Amino acid sequence: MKADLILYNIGSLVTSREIEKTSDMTNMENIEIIENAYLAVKDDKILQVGKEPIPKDLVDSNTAMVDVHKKVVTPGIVDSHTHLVFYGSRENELPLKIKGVPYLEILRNGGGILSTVRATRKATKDELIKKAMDTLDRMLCFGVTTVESKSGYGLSLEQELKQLEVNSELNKKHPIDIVSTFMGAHAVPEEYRDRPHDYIDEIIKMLPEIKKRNLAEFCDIFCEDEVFSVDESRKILTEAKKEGYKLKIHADEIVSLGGAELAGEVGAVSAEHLMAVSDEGIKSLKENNVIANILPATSFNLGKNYAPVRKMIDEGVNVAISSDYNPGSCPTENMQLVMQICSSQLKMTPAEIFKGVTLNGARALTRENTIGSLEKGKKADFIVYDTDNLNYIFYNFGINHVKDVYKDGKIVVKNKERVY
Ligand SMILES: O=C(O)CC1=NCN=C1
Ligand SMILES: [Zn+2]
Repeated sequence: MKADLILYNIGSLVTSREIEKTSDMTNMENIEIIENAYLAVKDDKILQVGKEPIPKDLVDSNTAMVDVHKKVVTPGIVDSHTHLVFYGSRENELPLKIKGVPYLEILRNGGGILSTVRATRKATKDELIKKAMDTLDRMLCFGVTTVESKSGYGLSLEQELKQLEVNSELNKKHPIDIVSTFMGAHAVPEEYRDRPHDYIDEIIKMLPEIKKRNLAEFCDIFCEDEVFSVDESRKILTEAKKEGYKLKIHADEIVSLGGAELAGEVGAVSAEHLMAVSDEGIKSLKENNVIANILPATSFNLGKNYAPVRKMIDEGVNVAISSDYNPGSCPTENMQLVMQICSSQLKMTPAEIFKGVTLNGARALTRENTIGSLEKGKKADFIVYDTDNLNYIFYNFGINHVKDVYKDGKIVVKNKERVY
């Protein structure tokens, strides 16, 4: 079959296809990297990848041939944990953070998430769409081609529907694919402050309404001290599973409550944060094939400890890496910086980091059959970097090494500029 587009003279092609683990590899380094490679695209899918020379039967006079001059090419980045849709910002909290006022104390005093809830409730859908489109443009330039977007700043049926309808609009309007998550269990809103159990009943009532409109594939919950307990989280997630949602859980971020253990118990697809995960929790993730979704830029920004990623990898847990983009604990769209933090602070190798932001990010969204690696039939979502060696992407940190981005086989970022 003839290709529409062939990239050739690729120095290192990280396909992220999982290969047989050899003894010198960790459980996260077993991805394919082809030197001196080509990548062929047909329509919006990967047709074929391999070591040069390019097979002649792929080429005809209509095939666009692109010489990438030995640069690195990888799959598009899957940012599988963001709080994309919101209004307002919380830089006013910076002095409190610098003074060391804990995140949960700011929330307890009506700030934090609840401050963003007030601003988001006041915003119109168009204002939310416009703001999120600008954010997605920045994410695209950092190489992100799929984004998971949680609600959770509405905290009433009407307002949660507004946020989730924005997700649906963004998925139509922007090249980036949006995966929508309902997170009504993000915090207890002010109007339920004295009767939090009534709000839990309210969340459970929202579940069928949202599912009926097909506005969310996943249900997530902030299982944390002073937010939603393990028992409350179990109640909500169990109901969500009955309604057909796939499950995620913000687990053991600040206090080691047992969120990871619960993730295994309820069959969650992924558990998020895990900075305070217990050994029992790691065992539960491994035994139940729960993806550990780490958010290192949040630890970096809050000046907190990092999730014990080496222990989780050594235990055989599949680790995904995401931005946790949100207006409070992690206001950054920069997945390149997130990857560089994984290298310098978590001592992850380039192969482990690429697996975490591509194939395992796709697994955290149950999309591993369509994205996350450059294999025949998968989406032609890929990145051309501005360097010819993998190490340089992590060595020269704090900058964006993404040069071109292709989404569904079409170039959408060229020489770091948006061209869609
Ligand atoms: O603070 C926020 O807006 C987002 C967040 N939810 C749980 N951790 C951080
Ligand atoms: Zn989060």
